[in-house]
Amino acid sequence: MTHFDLAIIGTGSGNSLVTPDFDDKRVAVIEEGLFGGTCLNVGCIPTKMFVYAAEVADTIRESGRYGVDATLDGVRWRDIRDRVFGRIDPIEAGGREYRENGANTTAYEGHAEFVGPRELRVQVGSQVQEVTADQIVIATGAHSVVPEVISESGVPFHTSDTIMRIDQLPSSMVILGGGFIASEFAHVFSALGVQVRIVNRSGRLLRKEDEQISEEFTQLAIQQWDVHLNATVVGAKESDEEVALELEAGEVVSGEVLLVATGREPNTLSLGLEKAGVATHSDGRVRVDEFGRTNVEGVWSLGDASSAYQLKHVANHEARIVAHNLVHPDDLQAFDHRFVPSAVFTHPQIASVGMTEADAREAGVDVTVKVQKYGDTAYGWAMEDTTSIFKVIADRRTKLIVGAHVMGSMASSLIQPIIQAMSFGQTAPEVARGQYWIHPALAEVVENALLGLEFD
Ligand SMILES: Cc1cc2nc3c(=O)[nH]c(=O)nc-3n(C[C@H](O)[C@H](O)[C@H](O)COP(=O)(O)OP(=O)(O)OC[C@H]3O[C@@H](n4cnc5c(N)ncnc54)[C@H](O)[C@@H]3O)c2cc1C
Ligand SMILES: NC(=O)c1ccc[n+]([C@@H]2O[C@H](COP(=O)([O-])OP(=O)(O)OC[C@H]3O[C@@H](n4cnc5c(N)ncnc54)[C@H](O)[C@@H]3O)[C@@H](O)[C@H]2O)c1
Repeated sequence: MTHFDLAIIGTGSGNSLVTPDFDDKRVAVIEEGLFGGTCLNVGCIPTKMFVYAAEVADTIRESGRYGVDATLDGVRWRDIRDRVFGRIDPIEAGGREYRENGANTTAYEGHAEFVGPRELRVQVGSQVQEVTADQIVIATGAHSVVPEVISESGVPFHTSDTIMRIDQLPSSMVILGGGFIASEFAHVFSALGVQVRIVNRSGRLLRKEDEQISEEFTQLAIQQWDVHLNATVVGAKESDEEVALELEAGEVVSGEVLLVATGREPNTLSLGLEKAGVATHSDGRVRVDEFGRTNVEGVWSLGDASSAYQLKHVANHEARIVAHNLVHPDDLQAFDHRFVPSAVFTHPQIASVGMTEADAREAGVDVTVKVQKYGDTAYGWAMEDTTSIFKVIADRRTKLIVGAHVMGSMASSLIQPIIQAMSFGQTAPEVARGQYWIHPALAEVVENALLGLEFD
């Protein structure tokens, strides 16, 4: 049994808890998979590197509308893939080595589970190591959920963990799901020349977004991909080197490859939480208070394992707060989940922060809304844009912005002044007229959206 000041389970955002405050302390870092976790290895970073390549391909295809004739001669999938992982894999290896050789860290490369409140059992290869610690942080992330109709059918399938490493592009791909992961990979693979067929259980893609955004995005998706909505899968078969999904309505949707993107669940089931007495929500997330504390003294949690938001910037924020709280028990800081933004790097890009219009109305906000078309600004003319919108929602009474929802080029960057305004309590007129907006930059879309809000 080895005792530590701190034991961290999971090296995603958990890895950043080893701050200089622990320089003269002993820290156990436990990881059963890849060092750096989901975002680095199989999440945000590789996906966006693929998205960038997809956007280059789309730019070439669409260049004719600007009078520039170009043709896409081909897509070298293995080169695209190897550019991505040629950068990422060495970072993973470096992170592992750094923890293995750290002056104050001991790396355990195996699966951890609790055997008592601050006591862990780590299976490293065939050996079991016992670890105790004054404080333990559960930063175990989440994993893809695969519906039984697929997992029990025996058909081959990919999840986001494996699809980016395939050796060759398939001619066609069926994507099950209509959320973040489905929408991003539909964009990547279709831009690279794969015929994409989406099978989605609900009637709209990205249905948690503002209704207008979700509706308009779904319409654009139908123009780009073969989209099956309100589709329940009742069976799956493999035939003629294709995977075929049988839908309740009798239709069959087939493709060379199946990608399952039906949500992610926290990695808490095989953690022995019951042995430590750590409480969870009904969806499996560890229960934490606003400081990241579980109900068991000295046990903390952060990121996808416990958060209501499965987003890297949230996991990182929570890690910064927990890192502080671990060493400042008398000066605890609280998580700030007031204005959590997100972006979906699909085509067109989507970004959002705050309440949807429906949420705001339901919450009794005296709503004023402006939907600014990119196409009605100078940069939008340059882009020949006809579909992109920047929707901003404010409270007529306080003039504070309560939400923004964007669909179009650079949405994830354009939305940032709104996140800033909401975070610092600036009113819409202050943001619109209290600063210069560079002319004729795309940011004028934001300025015009704010100026279009009507206040009494
Ligand atoms: C395809 C994809 C794309 C994404 N894109 C974005 C994006 O663009 N922007 C964004 O904000 N978010 C994105 N996300 C979400 C983001 O990746 C996660 O929210 C974030 O990585 C969660 O970080 P974490 O530290 O909580 O968990 P993770 O990074 O998942 O780390 C948890 C670690 O714990 C390890 N572990 C689990 N259980 C145990 C155990 N019992 N013992 C030992 N080790 C264990 C795991 O192996 C893992 O390495 C994406 C996710 C996916 C899947
Ligand atoms: N750009 C980003 O920030 C980014 C990118 C990818 C993933 N993520 C994070 O990862 C999370 C997981 O992504 P995701 O796309 O897997 O989940 P999601 O929650 O975004 O979407 C899940 C989709 O699967 C469908 N679904 C669920 N169960 C189903 C079933 N049994 N049969 C058919 N369809 C089913 C849902 O209707 C929904 O369309 C996201 O919610 C997000 O927080 C973030």
